[in-house]
Amino acid sequence: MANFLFSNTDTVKLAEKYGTPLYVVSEDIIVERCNEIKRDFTERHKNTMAVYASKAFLTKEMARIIKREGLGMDVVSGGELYTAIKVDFPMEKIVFHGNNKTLNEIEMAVKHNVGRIVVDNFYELDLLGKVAKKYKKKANILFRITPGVDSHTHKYIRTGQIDSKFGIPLNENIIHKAILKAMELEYVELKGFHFHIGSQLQENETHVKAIKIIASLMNEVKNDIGFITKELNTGGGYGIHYNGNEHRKPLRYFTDAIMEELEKECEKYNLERPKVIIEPGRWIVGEAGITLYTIGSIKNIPGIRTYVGIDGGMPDNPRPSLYNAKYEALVANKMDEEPKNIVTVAGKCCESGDILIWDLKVPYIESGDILAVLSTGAYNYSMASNYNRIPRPAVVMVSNGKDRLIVKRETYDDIIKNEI
Ligand SMILES: Cc1ncc(COP(=O)(O)O)c(C=O)c1O
Ligand SMILES: N[C@@H](CCCC[NH3+])C(=O)O
Repeated sequence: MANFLFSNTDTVKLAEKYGTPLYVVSEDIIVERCNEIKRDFTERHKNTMAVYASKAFLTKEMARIIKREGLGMDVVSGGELYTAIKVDFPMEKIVFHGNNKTLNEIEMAVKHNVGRIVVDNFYELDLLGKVAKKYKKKANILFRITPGVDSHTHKYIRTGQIDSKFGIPLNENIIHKAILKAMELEYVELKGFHFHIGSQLQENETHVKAIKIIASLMNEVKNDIGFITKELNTGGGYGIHYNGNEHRKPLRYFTDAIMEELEKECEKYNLERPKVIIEPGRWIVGEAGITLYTIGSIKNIPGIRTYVGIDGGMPDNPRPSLYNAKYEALVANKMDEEPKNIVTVAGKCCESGDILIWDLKVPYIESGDILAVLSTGAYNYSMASNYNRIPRPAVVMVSNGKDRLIVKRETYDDIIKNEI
């Protein structure tokens, strides 16, 4: 019987060894993506930097891999920053985001000298000015700008439109005021701008539109108030393959378009091209992860549907119920059997909406079979919950036939450990 191999590792044996549900992450794929980024972006264009958006998937081991591969890291909370600190991640390569950073988080970032703080609003600029002064530490910042472009993606993961909770709106008066305020702050240095327009994007056109808009802003603030943009962080958002009509494009599909447009616009306005930063998350880790489940109950409603119950669901992967996300999956222990039946893969939560895959073509399926859901590397482990008091699965890293545990499976005692 043929089993599904992932990074040359037998997934059925992994399920036996570590139990299910189980997140399996391929170090080989992560390294392959990092190499593509270095070859096709940071080494191809001078004055650039690539940072991994750690909200997609972060553990200490992941931070160590990103550190070893030489990328920087985008963090969006004290918890993500703490993880980076714990593995001695070079703080100058950290970009700290967030639309409502707390005082504690700002203090943590300033004290640890993080490379860039992306300031989202006036409240934060004020707070940061005070904190940096208190500790007599210089904070290098970028302003997050909402460029007013609409990306074609699920509305919950669209962030570029003017009506967004993120960033400073593209309004001349507001931006001028923010720049002048930053210039007054003794311990704050404004380096430039940032935009992030959405996630799981299939086309590069929204990035190109945003570049045009930001270049025009760069020109305007240079002429009006003498501010020179030294850095431009263009965010992430590059899509991956989940099912039939969604694909991962080569990095250059996005980055060449960004660089070409920026060079062109800078030439037009006679501006020096700023340092360009990219922040992919999903593109690096999404296809590097799979989740293994054991099939339990099988319920056939004659003439209507067959529900196949798995030992996980929305607590380990909330994306289908949140975004109506679609996934592909395989029966890992029956790779040589032809898929011929359509089933619905149901999670074990007390929610009718906890359906992982509505229509999946599978071979003859039995209780005890192992289901491998693909492309679960991004925004699964990082968004997992303990809903219904279900412990979070373990995470195993695989690389060329070898496996190692990087996160232990939670226990029931872990679930109640903070309860008084
Ligand atoms: C500021 C910022 N940068 C980078 C990312 C990474 O996004 P993605 O995983 O889609 O590449 C996000 C999340 O969408 C983000 O909000
Ligand atoms: N969590 C979202 C992406 C959000 C991106 C964060 N800015 C997803 O799973 O698609």
